[in-house]
Amino acid sequence: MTDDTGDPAGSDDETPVGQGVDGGNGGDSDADAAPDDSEDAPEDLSIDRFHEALEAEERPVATASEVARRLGTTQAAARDALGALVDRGDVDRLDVEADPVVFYPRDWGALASRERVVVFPKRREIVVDRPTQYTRARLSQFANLVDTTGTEPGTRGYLYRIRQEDVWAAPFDDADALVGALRSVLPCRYDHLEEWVRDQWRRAHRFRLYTHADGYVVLEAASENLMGNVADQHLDDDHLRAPISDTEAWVNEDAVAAVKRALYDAGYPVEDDRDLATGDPVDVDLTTELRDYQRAWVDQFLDRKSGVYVGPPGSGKTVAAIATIAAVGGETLILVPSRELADQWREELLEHSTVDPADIGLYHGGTKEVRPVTIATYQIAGMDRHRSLFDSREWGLICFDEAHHITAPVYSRTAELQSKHRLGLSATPVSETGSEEEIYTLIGGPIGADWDSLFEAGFVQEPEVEIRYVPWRDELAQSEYAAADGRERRRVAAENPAKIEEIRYLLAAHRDKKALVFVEYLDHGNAIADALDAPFISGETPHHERAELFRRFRAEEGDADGDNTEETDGARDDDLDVLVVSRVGDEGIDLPNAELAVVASGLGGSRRQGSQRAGRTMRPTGSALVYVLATRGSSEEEFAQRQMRHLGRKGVRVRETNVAE
Ligand SMILES: Nc1ncnc2c1ncn2[C@@H]1O[C@H](COP(=O)(O)OP(=O)(O)OP(=O)(O)O)[C@@H](O)[C@H]1O
Repeated sequence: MTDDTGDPAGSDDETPVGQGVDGGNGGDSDADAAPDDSEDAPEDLSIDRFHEALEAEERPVATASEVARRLGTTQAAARDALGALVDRGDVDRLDVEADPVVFYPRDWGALASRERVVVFPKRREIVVDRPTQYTRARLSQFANLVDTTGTEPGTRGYLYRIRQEDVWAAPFDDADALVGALRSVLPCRYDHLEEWVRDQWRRAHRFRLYTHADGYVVLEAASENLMGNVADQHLDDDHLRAPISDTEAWVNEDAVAAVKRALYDAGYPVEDDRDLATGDPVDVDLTTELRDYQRAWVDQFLDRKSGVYVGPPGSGKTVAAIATIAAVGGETLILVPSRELADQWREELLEHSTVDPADIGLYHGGTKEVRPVTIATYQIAGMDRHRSLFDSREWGLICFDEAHHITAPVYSRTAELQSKHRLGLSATPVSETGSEEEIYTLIGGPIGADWDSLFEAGFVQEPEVEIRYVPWRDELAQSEYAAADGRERRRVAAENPAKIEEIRYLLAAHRDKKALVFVEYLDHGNAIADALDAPFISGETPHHERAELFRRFRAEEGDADGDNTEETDGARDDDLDVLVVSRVGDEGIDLPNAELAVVASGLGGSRRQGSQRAGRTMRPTGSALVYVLATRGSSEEEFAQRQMRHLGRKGVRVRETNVAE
């Protein structure tokens, strides 16, 4: 059995192999390459010295006289030395029409125009500079994007890692097709890596659940040995009722989820080929045309009968889910984290399908309707009193919106719902609570996790995220921070009064944009709302008031016909351009016209929140900007960086700026 817990950091004795040359940027010789008197024999010119000379010139190319000046030698000697480097293959020369020949390191030539793929086979890591869209789409099928470096689009390096679960979930028909895809992006063949990939692939196809002609569930192992040594070791009488043959066993209907989880943990994800209930029929047809990638998601789901659509906010998961409801054609239970989202789901269902409004039921604190398509909150669904929700109808599909929000009681119900089609939606595959395995074993594997290609296809605007480090307003505030500790300390940093000035500045700089200002603390929210003369939505704001404020924020400016730019002083509609929002506004509220988000406090939160907040503005309309304010010299700096690194891994561009004192 291949153990796969290897921490890549451990194996750094490995040298990269690839088609690019590592740009040696020296660093150990003279710090500055200004002319000096050292009588370096020019023929000793090393590629590192040449790099230093270029750096000193602040240009990517240099003439022989410039190099000579930097090295303190004659032009002829420099030319000879450069000639030697050209002969060695380190440097290229370009004859520019009007005289001087320029020189540049050879690997830069490749770097400037082509992607460069460097593979660390033992760590199973792949670093790609300037990847093409093809490479990114390919890699996203079997590797995990761990990090992106560089802040400008042209200089981005992408770090991918192939984890076992990536291979398990790779969307290919067989191992040859997967290895073919791997070879199509790597510069050469890596036998060990391919072997490991094949081994992982095999593991994911060793156990299968299927429905016997007589209706019961069977676990089938690829060999007697696996049944005897793996299944029997990890499963017990609660899981399996009786053996059927050396490679097959009769599974306890209630234990389907537990069997999948136990074997997943043992490193053998189970293929689920059972016939699933389609439930009582419901009449829903899609009225919106799907985009290609949405159709691919739905097809993949229908093929697997379960799975999680993973895409950035605004990428059309809800619409793809409605298409899935229509395709499965059975009564559907939709679970969502909040009442606002329940209302929003209802509207989207009506907008994108032919569903009869009378067939949609809402089930939450306010109303308790169970209809052919029922939308309930996780909170209610998790309560014992409302257990009947799950079996009061023959559901064919259970849809988990914001799947990372599923609560423990709902998880345990989900384990009982293994006979239904199960669809999750998530903008955040990374879970801090370690529930990734749960999501994938109880609901299903990820479908469509490639964010970059969505950004590039233009369906989701790539936000520019900027962390702005704000200084303390005065020494008093700073010493208050130094004297406080724990939570109080965090609060003092969060409420740094200088942030209010910064928010004013940012809003003024983007006067034409609809803006959301996020805060963590009520006092802070009130202070900012007062200063900006904007409404503040917190947990204390009644539902109807919230809905009204969101409506006004969504309203288009000056709704009348056309571009009447005339000032009508005071006669403007009641639409809002700025909303201050506490944590309640954090979750999937549909504010598609938010073009600017300022995260004023709340940097102690989870990575999830970081991406949700950026997600708020990742909508297909307008240009989206996210500013995160962090008090300089406080723990917020680190939090901000950590959250944004998470976004960086998702391919989102992050910039950092110091606000002047
Ligand atoms: N195929 C499509 N054609 C036209 N519009 C679409 C399509 N798919 C989605 N949209 C629109 O794009 C917007 C975002 O879609 P949707 O709400 O499905 O995204 P989402 O991924 O569920 O977002 P969130 O994660 O915030 O819930 C909506 O206004 C929706 O109407």
